[in-house]
Amino acid sequence: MVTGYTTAHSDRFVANLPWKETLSFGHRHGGNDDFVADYFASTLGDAFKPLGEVYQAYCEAMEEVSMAIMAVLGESLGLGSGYYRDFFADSCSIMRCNYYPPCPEPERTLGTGPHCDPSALTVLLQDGDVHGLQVLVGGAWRPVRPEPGAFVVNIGDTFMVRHCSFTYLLRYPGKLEVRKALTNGRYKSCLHRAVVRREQERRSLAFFLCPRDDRVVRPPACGERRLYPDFTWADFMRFTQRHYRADTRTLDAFAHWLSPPACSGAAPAASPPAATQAATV
Ligand SMILES: O=C(O)CCC(=O)C(=O)O
Ligand SMILES: [Fe+2]
Repeated sequence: MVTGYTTAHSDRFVANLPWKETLSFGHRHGGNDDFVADYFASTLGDAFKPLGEVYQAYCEAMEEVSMAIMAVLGESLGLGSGYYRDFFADSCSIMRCNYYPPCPEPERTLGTGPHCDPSALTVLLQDGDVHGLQVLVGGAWRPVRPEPGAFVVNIGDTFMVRHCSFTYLLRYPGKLEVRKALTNGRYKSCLHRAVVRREQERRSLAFFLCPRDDRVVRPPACGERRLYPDFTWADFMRFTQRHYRADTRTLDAFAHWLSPPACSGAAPAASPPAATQAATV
């Protein structure tokens, strides 16, 4: 995971340069330590430890929120409410603070470029009433207006894989075409971006629920050709950090990169498929 301060991945873009600053850090699930608070103190100095404690508490609350959502998703998939609590029990999730300053030429920039979150789930707080988040629906960018006291919850690419696979096994064993249809179904990850404003600054807090680095994301054995090979979260992170996409095909590109041309378990390809620009975790 890449942590710390950045002027928002400006190297990833050739046009519409990103207009934001971010601070990212990890949060260890179920830890009895002060992982976040210690990170603030060790990287920014002891004076920042109290701020780190605030974020420590925020991350712990977000862990609970995301586990509650996962319990509902687990139930809806017939896996039971505890399934994902176990899967994510020893995870290290990522917390990101986004700051979008006012921009004199907003039409020439983007706060955050189009992307799907690679995480399993994202819980986003839009701070204040300045809207900027947009989601692609039916080929058009639609605003997701901030609601006081409400979070935006995004399905990430990693959950999409698990969802499709489990649903396939449980409901329609032996029917590959159904699994393909479900890839575009209820729990699909979504392409989103954030725009900036001429007069107003904007802030958002994103909590990315992620599996443990070496946790294998794997569908159950199903006897049909696999759409995605086994992979670890660390593999997927490495891929998304190097090859950014401004579309919904990150997983396909990743699967191809791992084992071209089908998911056969072969060694990763030397050159990835063409990728475009996007900001990811
Ligand atoms: O600032 C926002 O509303 C969105 C940020 C985002 O999508 C991200 O950090 O992944
Ligand atoms: Fe995002």
